[in-house]
Amino acid sequence: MRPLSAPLALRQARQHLLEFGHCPSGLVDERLARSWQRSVDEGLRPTGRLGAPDNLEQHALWLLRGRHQELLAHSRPVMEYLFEQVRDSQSVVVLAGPCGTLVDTCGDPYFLGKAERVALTSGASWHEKQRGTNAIGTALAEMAPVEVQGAEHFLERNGFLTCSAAPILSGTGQLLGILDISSEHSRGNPHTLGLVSTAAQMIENRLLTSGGQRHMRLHLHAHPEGIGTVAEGILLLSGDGWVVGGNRAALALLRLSVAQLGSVPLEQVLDMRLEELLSRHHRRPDAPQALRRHDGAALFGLLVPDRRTVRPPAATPPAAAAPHDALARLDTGDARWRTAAAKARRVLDKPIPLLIQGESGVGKEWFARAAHDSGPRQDGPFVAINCAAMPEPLIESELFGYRPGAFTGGRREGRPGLLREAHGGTLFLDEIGDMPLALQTRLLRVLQERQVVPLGGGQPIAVDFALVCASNRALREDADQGRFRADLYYRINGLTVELPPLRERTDFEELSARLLAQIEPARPLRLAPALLAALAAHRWPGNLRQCASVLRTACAMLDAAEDTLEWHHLPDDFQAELQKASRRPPPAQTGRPPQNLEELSRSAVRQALENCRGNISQAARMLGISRQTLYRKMAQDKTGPY
Ligand SMILES: Nc1ncnc2c1ncn2[C@@H]1O[C@H](COP(=O)(O)OP(=O)(O)OP(=O)(O)O)[C@@H](O)[C@H]1O
Repeated sequence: MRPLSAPLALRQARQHLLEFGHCPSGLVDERLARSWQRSVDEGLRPTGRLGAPDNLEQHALWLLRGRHQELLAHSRPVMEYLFEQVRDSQSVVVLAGPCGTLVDTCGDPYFLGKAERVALTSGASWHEKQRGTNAIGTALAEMAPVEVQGAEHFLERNGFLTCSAAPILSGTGQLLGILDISSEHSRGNPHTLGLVSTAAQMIENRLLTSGGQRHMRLHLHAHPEGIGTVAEGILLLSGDGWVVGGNRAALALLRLSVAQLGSVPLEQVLDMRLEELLSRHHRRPDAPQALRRHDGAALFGLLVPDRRTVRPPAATPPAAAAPHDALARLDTGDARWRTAAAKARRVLDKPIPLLIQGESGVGKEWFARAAHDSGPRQDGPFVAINCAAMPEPLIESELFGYRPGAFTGGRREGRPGLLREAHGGTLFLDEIGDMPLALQTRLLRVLQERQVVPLGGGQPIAVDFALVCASNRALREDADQGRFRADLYYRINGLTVELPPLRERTDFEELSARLLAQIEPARPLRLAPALLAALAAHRWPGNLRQCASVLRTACAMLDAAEDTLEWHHLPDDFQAELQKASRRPPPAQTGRPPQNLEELSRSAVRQALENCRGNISQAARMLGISRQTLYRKMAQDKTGPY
């Protein structure tokens, strides 16, 4: 936190704060004063003991890391690079999620041990509410790079640290995480804050240019040589020429604010329309173009169009041979699922809306996304809206957008709305059955007329998107009983596909193997046959979502040397659920011949599995029964030796 607070001023300010409850002005940096004030207002005491350790449990941390997977993947190489720069200074490089909880650390093992004693370890929260003034929590509160040195930390126990942290923002200004370097106070270096800020920028740029980003990009700099460096501006443009995102450098170069993103067409910031930019790009794709800002300032820009924009209009249609598309990659062999995918494939290049029905957690959203990635609009945006999760007053403005000043509390510049953001791609309306009736009427009009009128009026704007809806309710019944507009039901139901619940799928073995590979891509894992059988026979009320979550927890329980998931790796409550579901008879005793038909059958199953080394399909063939029947039999005998 600059300017550096003199020790005496610091002591005086802190004493005053603790005695009178507020920080005197002029003694310390304003950000520090604000942060100390917040810490006091939270009821924290500088010398007080922290409450019980509040680190996330392993499962919750696992889930959190899963949610921030993309950020983690792009941050890790940068963190390792950063650590190389500070290797000799007893430091740890830390990544926190947007709530201040640490999700990754990289550092000097000796200092890591020391840092762990003050909870600089994955799963711990460094939000100011928990730990008072500290670089991570304060950068989060101030949304700006921050350095906190020694005694500037609110809690005295953290006074041996000097920490520098910078926020990592998305292309639309959302906080994605905080990058931090923490060192022993005595080893602090005046350049660390600059280093962390640059590294945070590198991560932001990686995220903007990674494969997940579907917009056109305009890379900008005041000099052509600056394009491609960490200092370049990156602007995201929608297919119809609106500025929809950008890094901080781009916003600064073009004098735009985050609030303007999504509501400014390109020609309002540069002296050129998108069409001209594109045609120049086609002539010289790799050469930066000379541009002018509206005030006349010179800039250079290199356009990176999405494939959709550069593809010639009459592109050759995808081969009709055996599908190798995104839907095929999700296919693990269940016949009903495969039929649903095959049907969906037939309408992907036609203006026929797809309605996906199925219980909660069967994978409707994944199916929808894969359908989008398998169709001709795969390079356009996939905009998913959960109609049940969005507060009713927000749905309308979020969907349809609004004009500047359309309502109090809206953004001054207005907003294009999600329907327009889906232009050129796919609009996925999840839980459409929960959309309020009044909005159903407006949506129906958009679907009929293929144009949107933003709130507050103005010219209708043409939109073109593929429509995919999903619901776990019987929509037909809702329509019959007036809970859902019948005309909207017929409009969205061009083709209905029903995804089977997990308990009715016949591909549990392959599906669970796929889930394990997704959870631990670098580590070949398997389920012990008895456990596999029990899981395959389970009813799975939460379907694939529940199964993925159980396996994720079980994987977290594995030791590094283990590669097989067993009963004891399962969460306790789920073990109890399984036990209850399958009240199994006592296992057959070994060493004596089978005494009755049931024991005979059990012993045949064990023998077949042993002979086939646990391969379910082979064993089922050998026994002449279906795999489902074999799973059921195995589940009844899950303590068996296989
Ligand atoms: N084909 C698949 N392969 C592997 N995992 C999958 C697949 N489909 C879904 N999943 C897993 O199941 C979870 C739930 O999927 P998804 O969100 O698509 O379900 P849903 O049916 O849309 O749920 P809801 O009705 O509650 O919105 C995913 O997060 C993922 O872990």
